[in-house]
Amino acid sequence: MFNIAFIAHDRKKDEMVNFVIAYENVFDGHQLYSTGTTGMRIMEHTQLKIHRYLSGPLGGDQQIGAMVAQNDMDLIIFLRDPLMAQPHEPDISALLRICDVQGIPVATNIATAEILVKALDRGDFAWRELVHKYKPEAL
Ligand SMILES: O=C(CO)COP(=O)(O)O
Repeated sequence: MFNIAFIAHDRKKDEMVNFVIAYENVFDGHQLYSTGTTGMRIMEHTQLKIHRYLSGPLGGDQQIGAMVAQNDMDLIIFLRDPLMAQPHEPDISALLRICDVQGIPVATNIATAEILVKALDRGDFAWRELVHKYKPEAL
């Protein structure tokens, strides 16, 4: 079981909902997280249970980033809107940065998301189990 986060900007939310519907069977059984509105939309259209953090502009990206900083997040699907400025751009950059610090798989478009979810389905994320197992107590 892995920790997976869904985040989508407003003009990408329909795409996210359709994506999660398509792979609901793969996500089922994992521990799922999201920013506020994204998670609400996904739960309206699937049977999945998602732990919703705050909405992105109110700090949700930072809350997910805190999990990444502690190496507790295994996969992030973050459908960003590359054509619209966001008021919380610094939070978005910080989340992507901390993913790179920890080496966390993060998809920022649907094509990459699809490849990662297929990798998840066939067991390519097993190395993350080792990360969890050998994580220092202090973290
Ligand atoms: O703004 C977001 C990510 O940066 C997403 O937040 P919501 O899911 O609350 O719309």
